[in-house]
Amino acid sequence: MSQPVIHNLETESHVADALATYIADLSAKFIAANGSFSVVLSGGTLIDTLRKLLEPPYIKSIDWSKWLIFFLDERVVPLDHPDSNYKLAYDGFLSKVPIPKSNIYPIKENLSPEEAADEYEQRLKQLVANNTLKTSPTTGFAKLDLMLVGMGPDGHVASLFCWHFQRFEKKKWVTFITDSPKPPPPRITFTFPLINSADQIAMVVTGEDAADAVKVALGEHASFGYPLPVQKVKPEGKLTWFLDSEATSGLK
Ligand SMILES: O=C(O)[C@H](O)[C@@H](O)[C@H](O)[C@H](O)COP(=O)(O)O
Repeated sequence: MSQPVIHNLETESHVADALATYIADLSAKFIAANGSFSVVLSGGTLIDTLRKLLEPPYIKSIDWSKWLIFFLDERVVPLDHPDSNYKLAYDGFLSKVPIPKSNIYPIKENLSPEEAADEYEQRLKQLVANNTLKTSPTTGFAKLDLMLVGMGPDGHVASLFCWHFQRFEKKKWVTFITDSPKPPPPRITFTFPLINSADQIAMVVTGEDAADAVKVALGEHASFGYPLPVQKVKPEGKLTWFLDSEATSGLK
């Protein structure tokens, strides 16, 4: 992994602006190179932070028809349930851009968490097999173009939490958790080997709730002690942080 790029921005609105420019540039670059752009969404505040993409110039300049959308983690609830990350993303972003419905990959409904994770992993493997997605030559896992990753106040990313074994998974691409400390408890999640096979990862972290974990991850003692899940985000491609001044308040 190359050195992470860290954008220290003033407000959440500056983060939203910088993130929109970064995503639009990557979209143009990946579509020119491969004819598609695979994007992985987190839940949480990230979806609202994508709002500037819904405005000019991006809404018109991006070739939305080439986007493929995946979910970094998902709550195992129906897709129209208020807890669903798909619903959050659909209502706040996906319904407002012309991405073909067939390019959006929500989890399958009415499965157990374990079945839903296995099914999602199989679908990713099929997309690799038919060359819709690339493979990392180093890890053999799918190589998604861009993962947009949020972080919880405890330093979790996706549904990979501090004291839960899923963070150590080495073989599976997608796993499940039935006792997530952040409700709701049943979820599926990308694993670290899949996350870290990404070409580009944006860590999008705003608000003072994140300050303690940002201090641990990016402060002078970052290499001491037991790493938070966010410290395991080390893509073979490039990692770019987007932070506002509240999130970095512990570093000053
Ligand atoms: O299912 C979820 O809730 C998420 O995907 C989760 O990993 C989220 O990204 C972080 O908890 C940050 O959430 P906030 O941005 O709301 O702090």
